[in-house]
Amino acid sequence: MTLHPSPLPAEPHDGPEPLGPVNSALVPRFAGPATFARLPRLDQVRRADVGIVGVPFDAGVSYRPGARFGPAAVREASRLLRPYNPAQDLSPFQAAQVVDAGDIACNPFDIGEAIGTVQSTVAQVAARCDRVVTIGGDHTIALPLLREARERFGEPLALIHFDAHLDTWDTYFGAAYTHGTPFRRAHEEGLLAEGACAHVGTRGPLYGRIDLDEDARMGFGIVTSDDFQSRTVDDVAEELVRRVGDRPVYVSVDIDVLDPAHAPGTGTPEAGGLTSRELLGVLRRLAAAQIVGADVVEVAPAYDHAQLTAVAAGHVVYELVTVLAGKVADTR
Ligand SMILES: N=C(N)NCCCC(=O)O
Ligand SMILES: [Zn+2]
Ligand SMILES: [Zn+2]
Repeated sequence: MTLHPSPLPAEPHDGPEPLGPVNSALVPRFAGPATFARLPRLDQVRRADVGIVGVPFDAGVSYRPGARFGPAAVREASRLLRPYNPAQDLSPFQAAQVVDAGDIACNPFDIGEAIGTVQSTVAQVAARCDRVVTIGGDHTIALPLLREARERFGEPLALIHFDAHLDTWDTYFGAAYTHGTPFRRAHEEGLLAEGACAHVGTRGPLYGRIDLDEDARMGFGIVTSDDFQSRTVDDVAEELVRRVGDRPVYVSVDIDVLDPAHAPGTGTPEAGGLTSRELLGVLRRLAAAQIVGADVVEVAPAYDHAQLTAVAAGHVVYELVTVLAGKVADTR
């Protein structure tokens, strides 16, 4: 029995045109299993330009748990995404072969082992997908993702980090690998290009002024959430593009960069955040930089309402995928 009006090829798709998402005019978008934006799975194609991979891991959190359910929630909320992105004037799934590469099965009881699994599995995914976008999972996973990207691209990466938090703290309860520490570890390990990294959207109480001093000593620039009161999205994006220059850029989006009104479903919410319009606006303008990889983390659906957070995260992934697909289209 065939329930799929456009049956999947028996062999992995190898045509000249990318294999696109399930046609929502033929199969209602609420039917069938959820892949991101109803895209094909990695095993349904021979290779891909962009692979979207889930990391259902949240053993690194300091407050409310639940980001392990983030990838599934974002996929579910992404069913409504349509194939043409007017804001970037591109049909990303036509410009590039984009696939859902599934979830990385990492140990929920052993952070060290999980970090190793994320790095090695993303490397395997990257062998078949030129660019990888990851859906988390808590922010701990940015460290193995940066380690893998540093190795693959052969040089330290510029970083644009959207977050309410700095995530350059040292340890929690003596633990070095947590969701509050990935960018300090990345800095220590030489994964980041000096002077080419910035936090965007930070706000809220810190442990002390020393948090900011140490962060500045590590060379991060900061555009705070408050800065969006006086600066335009264009202006902020322009500064970020200038800061990263022509280096390979990794973009890490902690969904708690959004105001809790826009993204309540997250583990460490802070009042006074960005609107989703501001975040999406900056991301689109990063098409002017050499983005090579990205993650969207900290979606914890247990605290979400009406899929607000998962929908926002889905759109964030969509904009990032569009930026990456545009770069593929430019090289064809
Ligand atoms: N990476 C995220 N979302 N949060 C870090 C929270 C650090 C803290 O508990 O103080
Ligand atoms: Zn955060
Ligand atoms: Zn974070």
